[in-house]
Amino acid sequence: MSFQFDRSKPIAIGADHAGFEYKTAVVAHLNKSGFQVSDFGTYSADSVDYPDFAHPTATSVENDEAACGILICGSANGVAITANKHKGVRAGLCWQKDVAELTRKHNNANVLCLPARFISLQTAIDIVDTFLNTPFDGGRHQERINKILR
Ligand SMILES: O=C(CO)[C@H](O)[C@H](O)[C@H](O)COP(=O)(O)O
Repeated sequence: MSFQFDRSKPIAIGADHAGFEYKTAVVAHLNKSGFQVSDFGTYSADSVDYPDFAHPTATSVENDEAACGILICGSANGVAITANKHKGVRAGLCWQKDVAELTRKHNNANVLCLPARFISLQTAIDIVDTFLNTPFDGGRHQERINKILR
């Protein structure tokens, strides 16, 4: 499978302190894979508030400035709740590759949320690769997505 997003735009990424270590590793992985990355922070392990990093990351996806987004916090719930407040953002919380595949195939998710305190770093990297390279199935799934946008 190949990259499913606009390669001319960066991948936006953000995390709170609980996701900082994994964000650092994911950014390195993306750079090594040849992707542009917009890193919205946080930039240390000092305690911070996840909305302060989830909002700008989701905004860049909402405004079509980023190809897609990746958000990382302890459970991924906080960043997912925040990102899904943004129009046109479909943020999927993924803890294994199969879930990442399905949120792309069925939900056409454009933001991936990773629970750093519940998965290994290698699992997180594998989920990122699956998310970026899985196409949306369309069809009946598009009809359902259309119903989200009341
Ligand atoms: O929002 C969250 C909970 O769903 C994230 O997991 C945060 O990373 C977590 O709340 C941070 O907790 P901490 O005790 O302040 O490190």
